[in-house]
Amino acid sequence: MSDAYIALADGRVLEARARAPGRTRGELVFTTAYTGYEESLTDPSYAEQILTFSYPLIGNYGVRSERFESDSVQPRAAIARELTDDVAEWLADEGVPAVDHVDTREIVTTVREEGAMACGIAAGPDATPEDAVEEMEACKPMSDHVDIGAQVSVTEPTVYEGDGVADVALLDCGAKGSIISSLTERGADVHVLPYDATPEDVADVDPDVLFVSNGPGDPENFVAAQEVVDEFAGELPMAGICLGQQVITSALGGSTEKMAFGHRGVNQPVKDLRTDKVVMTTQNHGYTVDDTGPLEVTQVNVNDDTVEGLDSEELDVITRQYHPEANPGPHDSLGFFDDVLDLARSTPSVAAD
Ligand SMILES: NC(=O)CC[C@H](N)C(=O)O
Repeated sequence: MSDAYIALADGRVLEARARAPGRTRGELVFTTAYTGYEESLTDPSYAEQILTFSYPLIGNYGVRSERFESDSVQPRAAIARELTDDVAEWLADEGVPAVDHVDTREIVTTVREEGAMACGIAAGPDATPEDAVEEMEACKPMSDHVDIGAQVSVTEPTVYEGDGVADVALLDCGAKGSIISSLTERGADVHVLPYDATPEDVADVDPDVLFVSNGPGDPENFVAAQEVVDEFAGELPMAGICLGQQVITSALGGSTEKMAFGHRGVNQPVKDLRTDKVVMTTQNHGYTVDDTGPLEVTQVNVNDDTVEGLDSEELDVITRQYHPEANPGPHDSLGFFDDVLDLARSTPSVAAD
């Protein structure tokens, strides 16, 4: 007999096995990543989502906190064909429901055909299908989570020291730890600021570059971050990853749109239009830039032609839709962080102007 239920917005309820008990709801998405479950499950970009792993066995090399991208599990629940005891126990300890023994091929096919959708989960000895449906019906669309940044951002400025090579002001919209360490490893001092920092807070840091991080939810809801970008456009070099690309583009006069089911995985091919080279990238996003405003498209997704990289020599902006920090995933695009440091070093800082 089943002790877990997954309710989908299309009316179906799937039976599963409870691996970590609880009831919850979220936007149902899938990742095709076959490795990196520790990083994915701690990536703040997954807040308010239920993460399905298409790879059938998750947890086969244990759980090590040094691989974590933040200090808690971020998706609201996890679904896999088979979760090992290590992962199940970790998720149970964190209070995050997890289920397995379900046909994840069916879930992936459904999300591909019908799009990311509301989902409810009920798992544990007393769980009923009705509980899962009740959760699913209470699930809000992602864009209704207007203050999602508050769930994932630092509340106080925090400095991570490198070697004083450059000062980076990083707007923490839900930053992955490896984005910060990719900058400190290259010598930058990273001043992590809350997602709702003001232009004055940024000016106080006197940065060489403004960096807008990855993060969960709808980029149009990151209003304060867009105001900061708008304020410093043309004065301060800027860089962004994923949500950061979306926020910077919107603030500069472009726009974003929601994709049907997004890109989540570690083998998304990206072509650089200047060199014609293709690299494999890690991705985790459900929105995309549709109008690039004043920014030039430098990289595109080989599968669907969506915008992967934007530059502006005039405004000193470089952004990426994918995750060059590669945790998890291929290291092909780590050079992005060298480019960010070059940008920081090439231009006088705001206060020096
Ligand atoms: N990883 C991210 O930064 C995700 C950005 C945004 N929340 C999206 O889904 O598109």
